[in-house]
Amino acid sequence: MPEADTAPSSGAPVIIGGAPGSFARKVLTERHPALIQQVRDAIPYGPPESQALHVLREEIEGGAISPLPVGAHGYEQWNRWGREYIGRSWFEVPFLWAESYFYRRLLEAVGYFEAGPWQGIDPFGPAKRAELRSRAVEEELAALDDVAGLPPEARDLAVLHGALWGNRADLGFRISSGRAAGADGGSEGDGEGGGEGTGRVIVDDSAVLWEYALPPGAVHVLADNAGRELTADLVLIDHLLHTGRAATVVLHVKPYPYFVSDATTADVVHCLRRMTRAPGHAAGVGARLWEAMNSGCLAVHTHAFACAPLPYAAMPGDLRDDLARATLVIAKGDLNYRRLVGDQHWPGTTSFAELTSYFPGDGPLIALRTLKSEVAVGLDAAALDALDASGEPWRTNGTHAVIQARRP
Ligand SMILES: O=P(O)(O)OC[C@H]1O[C@](O)(CO)[C@@H](O)[C@@H]1O
Repeated sequence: MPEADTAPSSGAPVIIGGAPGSFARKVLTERHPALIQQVRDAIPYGPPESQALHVLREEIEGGAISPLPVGAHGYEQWNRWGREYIGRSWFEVPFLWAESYFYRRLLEAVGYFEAGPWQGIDPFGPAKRAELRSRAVEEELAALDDVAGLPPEARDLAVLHGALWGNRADLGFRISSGRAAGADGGSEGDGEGGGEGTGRVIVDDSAVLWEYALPPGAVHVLADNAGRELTADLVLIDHLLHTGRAATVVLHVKPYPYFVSDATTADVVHCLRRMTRAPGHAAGVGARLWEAMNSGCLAVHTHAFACAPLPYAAMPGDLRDDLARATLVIAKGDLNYRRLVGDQHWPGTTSFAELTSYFPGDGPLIALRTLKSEVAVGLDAAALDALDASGEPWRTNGTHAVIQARRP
């Protein structure tokens, strides 16, 4: 089945980038310019790349959306996806499309796809690597010594919550929440697996995960961020393999840099090297994962659709077939969540299971996500009222999380 060209969007209004006072507008007007600056500060690009970044910044701050240059990587596909949006203002198009296209344009500006000196150089690489060297990662790896000694149920909980709250370690999120990316370490500790401040799980379907994570499982993980989050995800993957819950794991990563810190194959390698060189138990976990990659028990998959500005409902047939082989799918992070349910203003009580009923496979689909954008579904009415009454920006400030399941 070929992928759909545009987002199927029935049911609720699509989130538009520029709605005055909205979270989305803040991302477009504050986070994206700050990201361009971060990239310029991190890498000494030459005049063509610096000038292209300058032009992109001017465009996103008030200009009309330009097409990719003719012949650019994915030119035809992006033109198709953007045929209703190119030429318009960044503030009047769907937020998911605008963010996604911004990252594609940023890679264009820095010559990522073009034959030449900057080809394949990840503009977010310095920030990702700084995070891997951070005190926070060092402490989280050291904490594996204690996790190893826990009784089985507590160990299950620790690795699951590590992966869940690891999602808060997203370098884009840190830019807008005013925290330095990576270098400071930044872990104040919340007893929930490494995040800033305290966090609260507002939907907890983790029992579904443990119910269906059974031998000989074929688990697929849709990865999110590199560095700290990926380290925690790899610990969870090792745990599933090592305890026999999974015979194989497929880790789906991005084929190229995307959404600041999203994991690519290179990031998996950096993470595994970091783990194998750590003291204590972490090195053993890293070595097991390394061996699992060698033996094929842990495989890394990439698909172009991972960087498409579309919901998973529009996924192409080959990806659908791949995911249909899973006995359990774990989707990490905020962006994957938006793409799973559709980036729309759903009432918070809309059923997660119904919105994701199209997702392939006979096993459960489990979203592990800290909330960093406006979409939230599957909440009970009383909980939703209480959250709204709290006056907190609970949908976007990263202090709330869900472990949300669609049962088979
Ligand atoms: O890394 P994650 O968890 O997918 O979060 C990415 C999120 O960050 C944002 O770019 C800004 O919060 C969201 O729009 C996006 O969904």
